[in-house]
Amino acid sequence: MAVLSTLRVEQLNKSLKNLSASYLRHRPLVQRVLNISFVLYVLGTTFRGLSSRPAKPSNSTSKKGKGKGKDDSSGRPPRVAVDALFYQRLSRILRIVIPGIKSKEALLLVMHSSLLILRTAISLYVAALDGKIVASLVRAEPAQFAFNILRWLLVAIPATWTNSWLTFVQKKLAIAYRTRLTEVVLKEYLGGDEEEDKDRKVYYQLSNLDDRIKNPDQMITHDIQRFSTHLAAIYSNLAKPVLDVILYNYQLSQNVGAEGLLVLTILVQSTAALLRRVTPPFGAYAAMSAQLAGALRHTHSRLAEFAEEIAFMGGEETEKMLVERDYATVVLHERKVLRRRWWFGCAEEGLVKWTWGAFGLVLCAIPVFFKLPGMENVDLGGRTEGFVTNRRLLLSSSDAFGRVMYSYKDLSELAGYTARVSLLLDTMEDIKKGKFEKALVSSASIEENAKILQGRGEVMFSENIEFENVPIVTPNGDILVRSLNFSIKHGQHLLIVGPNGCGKSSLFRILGGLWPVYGGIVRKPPPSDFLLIPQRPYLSVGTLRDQVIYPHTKEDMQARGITDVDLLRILAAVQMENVVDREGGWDVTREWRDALSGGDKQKIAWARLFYHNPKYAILDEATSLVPPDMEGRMMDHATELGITLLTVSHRPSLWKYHHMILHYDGQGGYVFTKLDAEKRLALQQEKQTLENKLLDVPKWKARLAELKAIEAGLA
Ligand SMILES: Nc1ncnc2c1ncn2[C@@H]1O[C@H](COP(=O)(O)OP(=O)(O)OP(=O)(O)O)[C@@H](O)[C@H]1O
Repeated sequence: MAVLSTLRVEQLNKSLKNLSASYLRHRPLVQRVLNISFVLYVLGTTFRGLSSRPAKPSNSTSKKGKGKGKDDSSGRPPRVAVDALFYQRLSRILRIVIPGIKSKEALLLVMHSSLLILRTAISLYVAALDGKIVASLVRAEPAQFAFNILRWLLVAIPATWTNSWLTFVQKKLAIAYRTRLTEVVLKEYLGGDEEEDKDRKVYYQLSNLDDRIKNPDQMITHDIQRFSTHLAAIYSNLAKPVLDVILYNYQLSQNVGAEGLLVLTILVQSTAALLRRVTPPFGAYAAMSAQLAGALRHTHSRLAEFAEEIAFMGGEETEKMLVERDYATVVLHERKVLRRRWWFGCAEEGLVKWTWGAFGLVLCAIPVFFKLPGMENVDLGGRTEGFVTNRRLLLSSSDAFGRVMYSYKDLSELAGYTARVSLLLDTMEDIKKGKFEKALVSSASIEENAKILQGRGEVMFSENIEFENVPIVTPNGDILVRSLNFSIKHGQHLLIVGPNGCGKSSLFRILGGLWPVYGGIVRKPPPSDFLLIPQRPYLSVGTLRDQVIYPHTKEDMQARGITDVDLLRILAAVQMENVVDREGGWDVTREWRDALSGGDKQKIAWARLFYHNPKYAILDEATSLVPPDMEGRMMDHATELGITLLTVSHRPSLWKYHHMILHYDGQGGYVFTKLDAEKRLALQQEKQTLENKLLDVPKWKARLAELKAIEAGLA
């Protein structure tokens, strides 16, 4: 029995020896397989880690928002996660910011990549040199030590040069991305150079006809800038660490054996997976931060814009409450993010720096305690050199791996900004196609109204204006007039009257191409043939001349053969020629909104009308602040210039300048007829006289009762 068991042990020993001998024989192959598997594994896990993060329920919006990245009804930011949708959005934006392989951005990326590789190569060299320096110290070789220090100083030159260049190129990339994106967005937002772009008013429709974007100004300035900075950084935060992990670990496996590395990788990856599971949704937080900051800025800009009105009404308390409410929301969110960042930072550092550090030290000790096959016996100096080099490689590698982990956080934030930029691009694209999303009034769901809202009318070009069965519908689906029919010829001035909110200005918005036509046929000249003078005219940033010729430039004006003397004549037509001397000449720049009175602003707007001399003028209470004699003079001058007037005004004094009248009743009905000003005025006067008389009736009745009482007393 004992002999049998001894035989078995011997057999086992023999087969173990054979196995070990065969392993040693094939070890170089095993090492190679392990190294290749490691590279594939790093690339694979990085790719998987970055590409398949499911959205947490708290980050995702309603089904309605799915795929498009819209705000949902609760006002939460668009769905944000590092998922397929993010990559889809990102690849679309990448095509904008890197338009081709020969573009400046592609060149900068190549430069950036080369510098990143150079930096890793330098780090590898420094790791080996560090080991050599310590070894020469341990061996007490002063000449060798001095020589190594010289090499150290020499390598510092390309090392510092590379780092500065990396920062420089990365910042340049961020600016280049931002410029590309801003160009594209502005082209969509304010129109491009092509003729078809000219009549698109995306900037108007974005804020008036659509609810998706509350503050486009913030998106175009702040969010695009943040996106570009993150995108430029993500490349070095991701590509470089991945490359580093591969190169450092390859070098390490040469020094300590691929087997140890395999064990280390398993430990690191399993703990990293654990950390990933508990990572808070930083992308959604970034998107929410941007949205809340935008809302706060919007409240402040409203306060600045309406400062005078608020000051007169003493609305400071209310405004303060609004600002404080928005600020509190921002702070609440930032505090929540800060708390989550705090504990996540602790967990991250504890794991990445300390736990993985301990694993690494054990790995570095392997060649010290065990003789690895194929490795020569080394002295104390050699062992120290190996340990120092391996430790440096390991530190660099764990730092690189840590950065791959951190880059997930960066990537989440990038996903947040990508969602914001995509939302802007998507919404503008929809608007160009005439697709709007706006909360509708309840009456919009009534079957008959819904049918009108789904329809689209035709717009045809004509010198005259004709509306054929055109409904007037507000952007939130309120139907003001079901079917409007009227026509005027060029030269026939039209007066539009009716109660407040009946749709007088809305008609102009359709004429100007700002609102969609939901049905029927609109025949009209192009928007460039119309010029609008509202009650509070717009005054631009620029010189006094710019106010009169807006939106022309001085060069446009000169190209039309118009001089400052002609402009002065135009100003004389509105009795404003003194303003040039008063303000200090044509080239003086002021905040004209504050420098001119309400009436002067209206007169400048009329001067602008005379300068441009369009086919049609839309006058929306445009003379409400000027004296009646001036009003008549301006109307006459416009008629002399051949401008057809489309006027909204409550002043009967203006009737005599118009040929036709469109009278809304405020209940969805209207009358379109010839305007006989004299007859209308006579009727108006008679009506007024009767109304005045009716006011006296109660007094007469009381007197009659008094007289009757006196009479009864006398009897
Ligand atoms: N951007 C918008 N989004 C939603 N509704 C709008 C928008 N602009 C105007 N409206 C609505 O359309 C309706 C008609 O407005 P419109 O400006 O045409 O009135 P109006 O007849 O000119 O009145 P007023 O004499 O008071 O200026 C109003 O109820 C207004 O609230």
